[in-house]
Amino acid sequence: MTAILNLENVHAYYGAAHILHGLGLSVSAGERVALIGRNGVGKTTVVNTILGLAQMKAGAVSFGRRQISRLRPYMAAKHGISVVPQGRCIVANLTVEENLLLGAANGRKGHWDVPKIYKLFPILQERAHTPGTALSGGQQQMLAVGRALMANPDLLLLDEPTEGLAPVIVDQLADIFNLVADQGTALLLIEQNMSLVARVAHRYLAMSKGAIVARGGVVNSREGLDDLESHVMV
Ligand SMILES: Nc1ncnc2c1ncn2[C@@H]1O[C@H](COP(=O)(O)OP(=O)(O)OP(=O)(O)O)[C@@H](O)[C@H]1O
Repeated sequence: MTAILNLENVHAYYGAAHILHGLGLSVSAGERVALIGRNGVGKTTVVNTILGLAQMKAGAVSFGRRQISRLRPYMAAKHGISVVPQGRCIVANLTVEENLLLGAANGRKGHWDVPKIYKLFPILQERAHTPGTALSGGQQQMLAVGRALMANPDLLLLDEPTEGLAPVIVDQLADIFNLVADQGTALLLIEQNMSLVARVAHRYLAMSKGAIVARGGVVNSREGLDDLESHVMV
């Protein structure tokens, strides 16, 4: 399989704080990869480095055939990378529909448009003209996923997308992530809920102290879950 995302020997910083220590990873076209590890090991910093939000002082990031080591964050969608950020980042003074349209602003043409997102999440159509931040937590997460899909990405970065959500919403999102991946979009899923990881990802990368320390296939069984959980236990 061809790697679409490749990070090699990445050293990333916030100011003087050295967070990623020679991290390497790759994701192939259409692949479903989970990035797991305890709180604070640097998972979000991987996303921030890909998006050009953390300072990379050594190493390389490429997407497709393009070096994106000096990516401007607003250019990511144009290159085919979308993010569902931790905490959702719904824009408060925009309606649900305006938040969705924001996702398409720098994006590409493709399968996803507003009617298709409404078909995926009918509640967003019902609340189309409501301020985005007036939605419940689960609905806001649907909006964040819908907004990311509006850019028609080749790679979707999901940063703890089920944090704080009720199990019924987590189940619904798992089905949606699988559907999106079935249509060919690669997923890099950062997640603390290992049952969700087991339902969605085919492969995992485990982080500790700013580097990848273990990797393997994901098996959706009791033993598979124990293996995944061993990498996130405090
Ligand atoms: N803007 C920042 N400035 C300085 N340090 C930061 C900043 N953001 C995060 N850090 C630090 O970088 C380290 C890695 O944080 P990061 O958010 O990447 O971890 P994480 O694995 O995603 O954890 P979590 O699961 O808690 O989100 C932590 O020690 C954190 O305190």
